[in-house]
Parts: sequence; structure tokens; C-alpha cells
Amino acid sequence: MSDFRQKALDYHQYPTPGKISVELTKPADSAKDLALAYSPGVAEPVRAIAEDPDNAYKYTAKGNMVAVISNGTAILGLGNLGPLASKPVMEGKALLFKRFAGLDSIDIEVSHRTTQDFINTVANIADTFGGINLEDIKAPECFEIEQALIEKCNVPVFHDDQHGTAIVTAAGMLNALEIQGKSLKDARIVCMGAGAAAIACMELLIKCGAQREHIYMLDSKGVIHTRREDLNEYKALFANNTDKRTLEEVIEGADLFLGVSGPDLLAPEALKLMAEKPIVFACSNPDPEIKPELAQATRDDIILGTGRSDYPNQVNNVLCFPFMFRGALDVRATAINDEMKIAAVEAIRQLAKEEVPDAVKKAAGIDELTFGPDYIIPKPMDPRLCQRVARAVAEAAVASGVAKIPLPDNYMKD
Ligand SMILES: NC(=O)C1=CN([C@@H]2O[C@H](COP(=O)(O)OP(=O)(O)OC[C@H]3O[C@@H](n4cnc5c(N)ncnc54)[C@H](OP(=O)(O)O)[C@@H]3O)[C@@H](O)[C@H]2O)C=CC1
Ligand SMILES: CC(=O)C(=O)O
Ligand SMILES: [Mg+2]
Repeated sequence: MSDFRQKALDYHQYPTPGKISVELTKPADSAKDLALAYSPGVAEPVRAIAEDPDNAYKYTAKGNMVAVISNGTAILGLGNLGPLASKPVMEGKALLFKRFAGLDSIDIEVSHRTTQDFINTVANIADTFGGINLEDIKAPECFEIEQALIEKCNVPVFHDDQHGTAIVTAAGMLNALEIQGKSLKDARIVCMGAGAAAIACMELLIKCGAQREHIYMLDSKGVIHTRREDLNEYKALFANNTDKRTLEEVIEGADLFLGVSGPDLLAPEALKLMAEKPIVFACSNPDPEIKPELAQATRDDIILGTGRSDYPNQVNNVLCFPFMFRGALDVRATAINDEMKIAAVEAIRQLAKEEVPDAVKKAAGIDELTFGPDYIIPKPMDPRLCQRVARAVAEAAVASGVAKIPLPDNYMKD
């Protein structure tokens, strides 16, 4: 067994199996404590919540609690390995919620027969939580699931692989384009993958200024084009009227490559065909579409991002989802809308241009971090991310009318 594999397994096994646990927030030592915590005292908040459901935010952990819910159908880039196998990833998301945004989070892995079963299961438990983070649910079911849950639930529902990924990708792309001296409006884009992350990333890039007709999307059968008869309605929106059928044909002259598909799908020969100063985000986890060392050896004018923590430019939804929910929950947003997403893109983008505190460099294990090809987006351990992104998101929620309470005084001020 490799050293790293053993280390990863040991990390998860010792000293206690798993990565999360539940802590008490109130004393529970004496009979007096228990009389308040349990019977008879607990009856008082019960009555208060029965009278007004919003009292759940006052008397229970709901307002600071996010459920991370998966069915394990698209676990990272490892595929459909089932609900239980997705548990380490979901516990990992809970760890990130707590570590970076102070949000309590519990993972829920759902076995189900039909898509409707899954929707019903989540809808039936949603009121327990302040928000629902859907994770690693494959396309195209993820689109129907998210839409149905947004309609059924009173709390914000967010499919992280779609929108978290899209927000971070857009922020990174815009900064990389700026450094390479290119514009999103003119950029020729190749998107490898046509699933949850791919469709959402391209839709958000279009909202940020990319042109749909400049995008070529590929799935496991090749280029998505208008003469294909096997396209679902989401892929069909990206069908090009073209004779091109292969990656090599569409990548020639491309400025941007986004990989949200699987390992080693971008060969160096294809990378060589991209335009001058290309931008490549090889975001498949854990193994990117091209090995970073190979990409760098193939093109010295490249800006490269991956989804991983062990290379520069980590283009990963961890830069978004903890703070998106922090901001949304703090103003009790009923939804996560486009205004909030665009506000998050801008906040992430701008932070990368600021001076980096020494503590962040130390945690990243890097001596110098200055806005440029090897530093296009902030590091996950940058504590300013929570302040900036949560504040931008909360302000956008208030301004766009989905917040149920006003911005708290001095909210997330530096
Ligand atoms: N860095 C980050 O933050 C994130 C990275 N990702 C990564 O993106 C990838 C996809 O995740 P997600 O969208 O949730 O999963 P989905 O299952 O929804 O989509 C996977 C897509 O990849 C396509 N694909 C598979 N094999 C190939 C191939 N050989 N050539 C071209 N396309 C292929 C599939 O094609 P088809 O439609 O034909 O089946 C499908 O469109 C994963 O590797 C995941 O780790 C995802 C979210 C966040
Ligand atoms: C990062 C992530 O959510 C994924 O790869 O699925
Ligand atoms: Mg995911």
C-alpha cells in the first residue's frame, strides 16, 4: 500500500473513526440542568415553535445547521459508488462547513429507488435544517432534484457540484483571463464533461459574459452537436451546428479548457493545439484531466488550475459553499439566487488581488503568494474568504428581496 493511501486511511480511522461529532452547547450536569434541557423545560420551546415555526431559529440549532445530502451517484470523479461510499466525502463537506464558516453540518446519505423517492425523502426532512447542500448527485437527475426541492422546501437548497463549482470556476477564469490579457466575451471555450458541474459552469460563464456559440461541450460520446439524437434537454442547449466530432478538432485555437469529467482525458497533443496563453482548469477529483507536471511541461504559457489542495490554483467549490450558506443563513434567505451567486464570484475574484497575510502563506506552505499565474484565486484557509463572501452573499440576498431578516449590525466587518 502506498504511503499516502495508508496516511489517508489512518487519518480517517484514528483516533476516532470519521471526521465529525456532535458537541453540546448547554450544561447538562445536574437535575436542574436536565429539567431545563429535557422534561419539563423542553415543553416551553415546543409550544413556542408550534405557535410560530420561526421560533425554531431562536430555540434550536436549525439556524446554524446545514444538511449535506447525497445519493452517491457521482462521488467526486470516482463515479456511482452508492450512498454509503459517499459518506467520507459528505463528512468532509461537513468538516469544511465547520472549519471555514462555523456552520454545523450533518451528512445524510440516501438510498432510494426513484428520483421522486429521493426528492420526497429530502423534502420531508428539510425543515429540520437551516439549509440543504446537495452533493455528488449525477446529471441529469440532479437538475430535476434541485428544481423540485427548491419548489418544495422553505429553506435554501443548493447543489454544490453545480453552483459552488460554477462560482469558483467563474472567479478563477475571470482572473486568469485578466492575467493572460484576454476577455471572456471573445474567449473560445472547450468544456470536457456535460454533467452537473459542466452545465452549471457554462451557464454561469455565459451570465458573466461568455458567448454560448463560442463553447464546445463534450460528453463521453464526444462533441455535443445538433445532429445527435441522444442529448438530454440540458446538453441540447450546448449543441453546436458543427462537423467537428473530436476533442482535437474543437480544442484547436481554444483559449479556455474546463475539465469536469474524469482523469487523463486531455492529452498533451491536444493541449499543444490551444491558442497562445491558454487557461486550463483540470478540475476532476481526485485525478485531473491532465497531470499538472505534464501540462506545465507541455506549455510554458499556460495558467493551470486543478481541484486539488496539493497544487497551485485550487479551483474547488470549497472556496464557495461554506460562505454561501453562512451568508444565506445569517439573513435567513429563502433561496440562493443569481444575484447571490454573482456577488460570490466577485468577492472571491477581488480577494485574490489583495495582499496575502503571512498566516495564510504559512498554512499553504508557500513563501510568496501574489496575484499572478500561480495565484489566481484565494486559498481555502484564508479567513477573509468567510468575511468577504458571506457578506457579499448576505447583502445580495437582502438587496434582491429573498432575506427574511435584515443584515445584522456590523455584519462580517473586517
Ligand atoms: N473541482 C471542483 O470543485 C469540482 C470538480 N468536479 C469534478 O467534475 C467531474 C464531474 O462531476 P459531476 O459533474 O458532478 O458528475 P456528472 O456525473 O454529473 O457528470 C460527469 C460528466 O463527465 C462526462 N464524462 C465521463 N467520461 C467522459 C469522457 N471520457 N469524455 C468526456 N466526458 C466524459 C459524462 O459524460 P456522459 O454525460 O456521456 O455520461 C458526464 O457528462 C468529477 O470528476 C468531479 O470530481 C465536480 C464538482 C466540483
Ligand atoms: C469538489 C467536489 O465537490 C467534487 O469533486 O465533486
Ligand atoms: Mg462534489
